[in-house]
Amino acid sequence: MKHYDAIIIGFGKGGKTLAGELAKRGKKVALIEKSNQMYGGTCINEGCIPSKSLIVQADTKEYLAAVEQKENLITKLRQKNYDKLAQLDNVDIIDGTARFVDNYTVEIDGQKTIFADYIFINTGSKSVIPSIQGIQEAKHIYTSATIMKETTLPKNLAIIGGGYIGLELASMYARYGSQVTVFELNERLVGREDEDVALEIQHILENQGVQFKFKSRVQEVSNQNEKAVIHYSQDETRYIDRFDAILLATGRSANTADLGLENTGVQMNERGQIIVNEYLQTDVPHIYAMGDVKGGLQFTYISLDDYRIVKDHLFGNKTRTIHNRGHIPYSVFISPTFSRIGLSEQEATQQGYDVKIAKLPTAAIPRANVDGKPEGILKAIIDKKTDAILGCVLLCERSEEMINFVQLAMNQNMKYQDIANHIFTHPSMSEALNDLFNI
Ligand SMILES: Cc1cc2nc3c(=O)[nH]c(=O)nc-3n(C[C@H](O)[C@H](O)[C@H](O)COP(=O)(O)OP(=O)(O)OC[C@H]3O[C@@H](n4cnc5c(N)ncnc54)[C@H](O)[C@@H]3O)c2cc1C
Ligand SMILES: NC(=O)c1ccc[n+]([C@@H]2O[C@H](COP(=O)([O-])OP(=O)(O)OC[C@H]3O[C@@H](n4cnc5c(N)ncnc54)[C@H](O)[C@@H]3O)[C@@H](O)[C@H]2O)c1
Repeated sequence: MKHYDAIIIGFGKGGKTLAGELAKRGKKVALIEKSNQMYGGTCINEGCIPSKSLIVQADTKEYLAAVEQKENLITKLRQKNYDKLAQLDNVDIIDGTARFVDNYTVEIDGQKTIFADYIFINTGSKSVIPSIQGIQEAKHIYTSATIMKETTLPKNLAIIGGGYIGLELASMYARYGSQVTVFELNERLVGREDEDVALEIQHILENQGVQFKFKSRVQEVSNQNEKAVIHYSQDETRYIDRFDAILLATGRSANTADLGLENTGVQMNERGQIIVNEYLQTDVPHIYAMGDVKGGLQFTYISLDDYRIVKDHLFGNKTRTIHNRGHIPYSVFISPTFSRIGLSEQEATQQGYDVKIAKLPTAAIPRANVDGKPEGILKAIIDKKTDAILGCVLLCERSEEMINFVQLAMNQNMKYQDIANHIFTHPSMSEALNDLFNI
């Protein structure tokens, strides 16, 4: 049985970065990945990169050409990710599904067994398949991973779930020309955002042709003449609609089922996510978990920051933890992009802050007009007592870049006046922050 200094299970962002770091420090590393189509992990092969590639091409390309370009891109990136680690003498990339035998030993595809002093679980997450009658047998049912591989644009697309994935793909498919209907259990979109923001997002997507069915519960899916049929209820009334394809976007669950964790001391919560302490150690101190598999925020940059925490815990002064990451923004790549950081107005009020609210329509930004993209709003939540920035929402083109500036300001404890008086280039989208914070 071969011994390694470290075994990393899963080729995700945190794990692959850690593999390179450990190898650089002279450690012998085994990186186990269950699919040779997943080198580089979800982000590169099934998540961020393919979705953003299709999204940015939506206004300029036919669907098939865009899918081909996306496939070329991810094939290139997958190979690059593989080569980067495979070329290192200290790293063995092992193809196969890893399963724990005990706290130190891992079996690959039930055949090869290896052991290590440290083990890092970075197995990510997968689409939840909701318990809807017929869902396992019906045809034309997709997850985000499978639908983006299809070369034919669905003329009529149903999306079950109006969260991040649902909205990004609704906006994208609508812009390629699909007739998109989103079925959402809740009475409105993005429940954790303020109502004015959620309504603005809804309005923008409706203008792109997306239809929403709120408070709708899908009870059954079936097939009829090559169509996928959705049986759903709204306010006790039952309806039936037919589509070319149904996309399931009802959340993602941790990939822990086939890890054999019952053979270890690693504990999971009721949602099957691995329980970790602030340094990402599981209940077995030499086994760590990084990225989506431990629950919490599911973003590539969180998995990367998990790597930084683990590195600091192993080789640094152990000051980085999951509690001192600073404010974490996120962006949803509808068109225009929706970005958010910190507290919403509602959350700030519930937490007892006396708030000042600043709002600016995107149409007031010179650059947005130059670009012909005037839809959206910007909103800032300020603490009246301290002038601190509590939160910010940017619903405008390039907000995925702008929000990082607001993040830096918040992490540096700047006052809102610092942004109001900052010199930005012109004509840029960022200069809108001068006006937004000029209250
Ligand atoms: C459609 C979509 C769009 C997204 N867009 C964004 C975005 O724009 N920005 C953003 O930050 N995040 C986005 N995300 C989320 C992001 O992709 C994830 O948060 C991130 O990839 C999680 O990385 P990870 O390190 O946890 O592991 P992953 O990248 O998920 O890697 C886990 C790897 O482990 C392998 N594996 C699983 N079980 C085993 C096993 N037993 N043995 C061996 N290997 C195993 C898997 O095959 C996989 O390759 C998106 C996700 C989706 C689905
Ligand atoms: N831009 C980004 O960074 C980005 C993009 C896409 C995904 N992601 C990551 O992927 C994760 C998963 O995304 P997601 O959209 O699948 O999950 P989500 O949790 O964001 O949204 C799921 C939605 O489905 C609804 N829902 C659940 N069950 C339902 C049912 N049976 N019928 C109808 N509606 C139902 C929920 O009310 C919710 O609105 C996100 O949390 C995010 O971290 C990130």
